[in-house]
Amino acid sequence: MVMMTKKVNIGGMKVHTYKHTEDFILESGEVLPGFELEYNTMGELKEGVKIVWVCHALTGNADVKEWWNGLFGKGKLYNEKEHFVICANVLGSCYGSTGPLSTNPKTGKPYFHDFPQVTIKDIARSLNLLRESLEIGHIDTLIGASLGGQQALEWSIQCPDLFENLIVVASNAQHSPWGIAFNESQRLALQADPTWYENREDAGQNGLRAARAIAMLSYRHYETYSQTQTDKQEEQLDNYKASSYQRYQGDKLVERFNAYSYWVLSKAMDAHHVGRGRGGLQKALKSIKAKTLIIGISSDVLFPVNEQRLIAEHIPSATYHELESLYGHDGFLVHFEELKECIDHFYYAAERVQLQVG
Ligand SMILES: CC(=O)SCCNC(=O)CCNC(=O)[C@H](O)C(C)(C)COP(=O)(O)OP(=O)(O)OC[C@H]1O[C@@H](n2cnc3c(N)ncnc32)[C@H](O)[C@@H]1OP(=O)(O)O
Ligand SMILES: N[C@@H](CCO)C(=O)O
Repeated sequence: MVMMTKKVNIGGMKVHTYKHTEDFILESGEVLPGFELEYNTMGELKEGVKIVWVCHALTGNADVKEWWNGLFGKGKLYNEKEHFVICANVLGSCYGSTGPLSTNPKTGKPYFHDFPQVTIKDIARSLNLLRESLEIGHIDTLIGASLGGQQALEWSIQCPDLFENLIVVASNAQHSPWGIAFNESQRLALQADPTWYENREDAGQNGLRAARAIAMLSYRHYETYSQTQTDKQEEQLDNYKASSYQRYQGDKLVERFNAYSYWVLSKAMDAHHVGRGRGGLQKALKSIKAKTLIIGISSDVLFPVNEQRLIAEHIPSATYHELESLYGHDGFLVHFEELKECIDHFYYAAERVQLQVG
């Protein structure tokens, strides 16, 4: 087993790097001459602990204790006493794994715009290579939301015998025309920034700012804005709260992300279709063997609940839970108590079935 620990981060997760030194042939036919995945772990990989693998969302990262702190950490649903938790920064992203700002071995310079298209299938295959390198033969729970849920679904189809439980939150089996339209609008914002075409690390920052502002409309809801961004003064003619909120959220993403990775991962999201090359979506979902919990968020306009119901309908051993929320898609980042409750219930029900069968 090769587990190279580089450091322990502020939240206490260990940070490691997996190096894949062979050519990695992508779904597009293009070849990545090797890649690295930076991944974080919590707990010890030892006998008796349950392995929980987390797949992160679009601009997320491997530090689950940071963005899912209500579910992961000391005394939480997933804790270091009972679990070994692992999450890898995805291929194409900008938090340590190989992405557009990594050096292209062919040129000795960053890939920038030459970074090849990666798909969710490629990302899942790269995660599986990391898994093999760690000699992990069985995973108790695979969990992901949004783009993370897309990876989790895809991986459970690629490796149906690997996972005991699968938990997919606010995601889909095929990215919708609506979702693609949102992503394309955001990419148009990147392209409208003249610096986007320059090969430099900070290219497209203004475009990225606008892209995030557009994205926020799909991550929140009319009600979220009404409740938090309504101005008090009737005579106001400009400088609305909602405007400054949009700008602030754009600035915040620019500080922690880059336009190239945003482009690459939004394209990966668009191309997500578990049925591709497998005789269709229903057939693909049917092949999932894990006990599955699908969670939808009632106000999610980006991954609406009908998409969640569709997934649950076609996975043989799936249950569906709908989380009541006015928050919208990003509800998966705030409703920890409700998430914990329905996940707990899911495990409890699965155990009871096991006992009855046994
Ligand atoms: C799964 C993933 O991978 S997620 C992607 C990675 N994301 C992250 O790492 C961060 C995760 N966190 C988040 O996305 C969000 O903070 C959430 C969804 C968890 C919670 O959001 P909320 O706290 O409800 O509010 P939201 O983030 O929308 O806005 C709060 C921020 O906007 C600021 N703000 C609110 N209203 C305004 C306004 N009118 N004008 C300017 N700023 C404003 C607040 O001061 C606050 O600033 P801060 O973030 O610097 O503290
Ligand atoms: N807030 C999430 C939304 C997409 O799931 C992110 O930035 O990744």
